[in-house]
Amino acid sequence: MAGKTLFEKVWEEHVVVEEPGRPDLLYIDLHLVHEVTSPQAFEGLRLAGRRVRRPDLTFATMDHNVPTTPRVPGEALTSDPIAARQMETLAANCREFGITLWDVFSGEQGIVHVIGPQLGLTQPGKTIVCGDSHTATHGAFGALAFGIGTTEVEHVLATQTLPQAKPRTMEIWVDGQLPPGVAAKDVILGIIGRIGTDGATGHVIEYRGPVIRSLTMEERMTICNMSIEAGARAGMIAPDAETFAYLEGRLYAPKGAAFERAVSAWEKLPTDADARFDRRVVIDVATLAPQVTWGTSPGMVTDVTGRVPDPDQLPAPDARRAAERALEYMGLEPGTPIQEIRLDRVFIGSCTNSRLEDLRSAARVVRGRKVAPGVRAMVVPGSQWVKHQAEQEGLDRIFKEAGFEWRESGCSMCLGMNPDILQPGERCASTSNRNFEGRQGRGGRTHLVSPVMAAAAAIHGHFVDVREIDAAVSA
Ligand SMILES: CC(C)[C@H](C(=O)O)[C@@H](O)C(=O)O
Ligand code: SF4
Repeated sequence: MAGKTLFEKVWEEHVVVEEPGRPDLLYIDLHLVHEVTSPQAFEGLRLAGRRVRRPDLTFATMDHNVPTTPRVPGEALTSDPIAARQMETLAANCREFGITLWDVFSGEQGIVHVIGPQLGLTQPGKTIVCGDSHTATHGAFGALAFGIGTTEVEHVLATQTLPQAKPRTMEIWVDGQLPPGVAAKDVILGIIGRIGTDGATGHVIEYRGPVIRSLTMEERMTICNMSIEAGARAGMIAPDAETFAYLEGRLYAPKGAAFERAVSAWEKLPTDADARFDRRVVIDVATLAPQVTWGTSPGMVTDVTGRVPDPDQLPAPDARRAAERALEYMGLEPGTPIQEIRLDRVFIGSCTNSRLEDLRSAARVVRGRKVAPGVRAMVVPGSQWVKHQAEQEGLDRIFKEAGFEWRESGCSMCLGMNPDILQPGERCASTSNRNFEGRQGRGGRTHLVSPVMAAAAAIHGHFVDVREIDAAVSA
């Protein structure tokens, strides 16, 4: 019998009911909850007179619609009645159903996909769900983590299980060595540019190969985070010594002998040498350049040294029309060098790139320089913990002295659900994961880039090739 993939091992370990012709029923080890996709789920439970089956496996935070301006206890947090109601409702639901909540005043508050790993809740081999499409982030630890809809949130709250059709498997082998100045974000943007936004539909991706093994946990999270932008159900990376070292000592990680036992079990998770994937893609990053999106989907991406494409030169009529429409929305002319695109705003944040290493790398570019006149730039740490750590290291001073705004944690300008939005027509270099029309505010124009590319763009007022501006950024 052929060996098993990481995904198959985790899946099989969690099937509680298997019937021919029906989706498997999976046991869920960790359920993360945020304010936007949970209110109706809790309401459903109440109407049915049910309790939460495992409040001890369910954790909640507020992230999407929290303002990122200073938080003063006792003062109204937001003037937006919908946001206020969602936050109050989450707090009331967590009290009623006995669920741990990290609210805006908690030192653990942050973007749900940043705090799960940080608290050690995210662990290899677990099944993890959240009513949020970027749940794949947690797959960086060798967990099977995927986003679910609000009715599924209710199902998991009530039963701690979820019916799921088994996805197919896809291996993305990342070969070569990452060149200086080229980040994990460029790797995933490059992959999506190559396979397309539906390139992994129906599949769970396992990212493998020497480049993946060389990445830190935070870089692995950046890659897994955007699996959904390639259409995948989830993205996973096999756990290794890097994973175990990251987890050891974290609040919810097993301790002492229990940790040793957990590591022995986690070591058995990686894909067997003779396992087979349904599909296989090989990407070599040796010549990969920093990436910049020019359109309104993450697959509309090119090298920083490239130009805005000419739709007329695209062979497929569908792609041509999509590119034409995207360029119109983006206010860009075909053939424009990417480095001539001028920016109004820069956003460093989101569950893709708001962790400590992201802020450190951006700060290395910013140190001793100034944000270009006319550019408004902001840094939004992914969690209160990240913010605190960054302040301990003096990163906040580097950003503020350069003219960046330094904010409280949340999803912020990743999506227009809170006061941090673009004005119509404004153009933004953003470290987030989606550049859809209106994503950062109606009429706003988003270019996805890595943290160092965003930092360099803030300083110059237009995109620049971060490999050329300073040897320090390559460190
Ligand atoms: C609001 C939420 C449901 C949504 C998601 O599922 O991803 C958001 O986090 C996003 O990134 O678009
Ligand atoms: S930071 Fe952005 S992508 Fe991540 S959960 Fe929040 S809104 Fe979604």
